[in-house]
Amino acid sequence: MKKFSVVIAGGGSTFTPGIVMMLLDNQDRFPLRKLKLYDNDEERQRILGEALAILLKENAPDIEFSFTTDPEEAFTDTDFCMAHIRVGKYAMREQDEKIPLKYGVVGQETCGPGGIAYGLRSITGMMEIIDHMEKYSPQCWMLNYSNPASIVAEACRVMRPKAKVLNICDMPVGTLRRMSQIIGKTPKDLEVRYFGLNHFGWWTSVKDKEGKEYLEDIKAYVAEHGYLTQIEVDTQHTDPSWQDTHRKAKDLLAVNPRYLPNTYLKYYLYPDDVVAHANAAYTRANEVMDGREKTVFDAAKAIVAQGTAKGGEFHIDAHASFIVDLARAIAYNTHERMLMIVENQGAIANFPDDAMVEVPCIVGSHGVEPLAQGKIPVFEQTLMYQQLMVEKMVVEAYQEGSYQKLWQALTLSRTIPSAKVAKAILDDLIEANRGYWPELT
Ligand SMILES: NC(=O)c1ccc[n+]([C@@H]2O[C@H](COP(=O)([O-])OP(=O)(O)OC[C@H]3O[C@@H](n4cnc5c(N)ncnc54)[C@H](O)[C@@H]3O)[C@@H](O)[C@H]2O)c1
Ligand SMILES: O=P(O)(O)OC[C@H]1O[C@H](O[C@H]2[C@H](O)[C@@H](O)[C@@H](O)O[C@@H]2CO)[C@H](O)[C@@H](O)[C@@H]1O
Ligand SMILES: [Mn+2]
Repeated sequence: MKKFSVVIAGGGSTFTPGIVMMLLDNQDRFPLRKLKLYDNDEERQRILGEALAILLKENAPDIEFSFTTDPEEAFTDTDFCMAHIRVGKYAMREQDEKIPLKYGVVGQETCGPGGIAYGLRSITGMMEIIDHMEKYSPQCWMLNYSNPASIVAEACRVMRPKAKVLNICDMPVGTLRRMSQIIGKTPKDLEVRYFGLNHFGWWTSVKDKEGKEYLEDIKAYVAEHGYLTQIEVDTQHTDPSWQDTHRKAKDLLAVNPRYLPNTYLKYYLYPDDVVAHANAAYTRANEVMDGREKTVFDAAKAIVAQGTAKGGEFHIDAHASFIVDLARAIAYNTHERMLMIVENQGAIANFPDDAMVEVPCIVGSHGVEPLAQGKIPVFEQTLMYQQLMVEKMVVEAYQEGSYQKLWQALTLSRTIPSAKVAKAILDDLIEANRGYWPELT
């Protein structure tokens, strides 16, 4: 069986140890000969790299492991790049979340003005690593879940249309775990129909392999409990803010009882509730800096100090398991059926062909084939179209260095009440993102 070479771009990510543990747990399905970490922050990555070197030496000594900040070393002789970079890291996520809240507007990682600010930073970082990949390993596939996936995907479509980049999100994967628990199934038992933009979509069908439809059963549960489940399926989501988000699905269903909602719709349909419940002094970025980031880096330091990963605190990140399914689909032409962020091209019949949409796809060695989802109702279509234009105008503003276009993109967002508020937030974000954003005139 062929063995693969993988580079993880964003090696200093809080998700890196969980993904590496998941890769080790799947060596029978996706064997590795080489695993490299690549990051542009040497010090941050080294902390995780040294711990993972011990873990791999003890558990998979045959895999050649290294970590580097040198793009040539990182991207030469690679079959897959698993990318999860965060340009500006948590310090900038905190700004993305707190600046809008100063104006009574949703402050969020990937949605609203925070997501737009993050998107303008991410485009530069993503184009950089795509160019490195194409220069040193032209046959390499990038499995990207660097956010904000919708703006990153649109930037890839416009700026690197030929690049072998697959954009993915694990929110639907996580929610499907919740749905399967609600109906007493496992996620692999279920086949869904879904349409939307990334972090802005709906399930229209959830069937088992015998063809039994569970949409109404799940709706009946969600109408009472949202996506909160008896047994928490996501170790990442025990924090109160995520519990609130899963509970809010109840209200999302109330306003559109036709389909099951993606949790992220709450930022667009109930922005007032989100702001009312927000703590502008302590946002999700703070929770993660005090939680996941601290836990992961403390665990790494402990492994290095003890000289062994045995009994260490690195855990498999279930959310990343679909990355192996995706890599296998490309490597072995498995025709796996997965939600991907792809160019519409008619998959949603009454939505623009050049929109980057999130729909079920068949994935094989050639790439991704979206499955037709038919026509969508006018409520969802109109909401999506407005959000699509925001995302497209952000990428255009990046390319043109246009202040005016970025102001219009913010004004168009459902999360911002007026052009006046949009401009105030924009001027603050420009200051905070000096050195990250292109010059705007
Ligand atoms: N698509 C999804 O559903 C999904 C799920 C979880 C996380 N994510 C995304 O994964 C990414 C990582 O999340 P995290 O919380 O671990 O972030 P993190 O800040 O802990 O790690 C990100 C790493 O990327 C590095 N980096 C930044 N710019 C870079 C560049 N230009 N080149 C190389 N490395 C660079 C940073 O130095 C840092 O080490 C984020 O974009 C996050 O939004 C996406
Ligand atoms: O607030 P964070 O940093 O914990 O999470 C932000 C990300 O949330 C989603 O990913 C979840 C995923 O939905 C869940 O199943 C589990 O795997 O944890 C992930 C991280 O919390 C979302 O899809 C990402 O785009 C966000 O970056
Ligand atoms: Mn996501």
